[in-house]
Amino acid sequence: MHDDIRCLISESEIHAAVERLGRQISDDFGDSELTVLGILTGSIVLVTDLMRRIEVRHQLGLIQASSYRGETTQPDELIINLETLPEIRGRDVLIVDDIFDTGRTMTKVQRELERFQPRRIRSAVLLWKKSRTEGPVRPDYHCFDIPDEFVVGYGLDYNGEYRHLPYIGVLPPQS
Ligand SMILES: O=P(O)(O)OC[C@H]1O[C@H](OP(=O)(O)OP(=O)(O)O)[C@H](O)[C@@H]1O
Ligand code: HPA
Repeated sequence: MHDDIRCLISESEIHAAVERLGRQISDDFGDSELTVLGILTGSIVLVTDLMRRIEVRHQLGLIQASSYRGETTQPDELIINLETLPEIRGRDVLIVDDIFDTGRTMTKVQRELERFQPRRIRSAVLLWKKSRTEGPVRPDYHCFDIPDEFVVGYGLDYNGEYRHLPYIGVLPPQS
């Protein structure tokens, strides 16, 4: 059905990696008051899979971060909406996102969360495009390093589509 999309990371590779990530987080956060915080919209698939692989008590929160290119906003302006942020004061927060690309989103989200005085903030992503990373912030946990190609699937979109694909794929040029 999506013959033109080249598979970069298969469904089974993703599941094995998310399972490993869940075990590692369970070991590292075993005795803490943990909040897993997904960044909408791209993290939705990862966060629901990952939380079922984390074997320690935790709360779930979701916030939204989006880069807009509208006529009334600056190009690439990053809007963070914290209206749905649960209480995180004194808690460990694990921010979960689908991809760490330039790192702008994670950097800004972390900065905004500091105001709420969590005990510590860590981050976990499925994909890291290392060659595009700007600034000093790095993800604490990541499953796959990927090259500088535009990817879709497992939550990642192109123009709002392809988020449902169970694998990570690369679109053909000009699709
Ligand atoms: O490291 P960066 O260069 O900041 O890119 C990563 C961010 O870009 C995507 O979000 P996007 O703003 O496209 O919104 P979405 O999650 O709703 O697709 C993705 O889900 C990450 O949150
Ligand atoms: O490669 C990508 N695909 C989809 N969304 C993204 N947001 C940052 N990088 C990407």
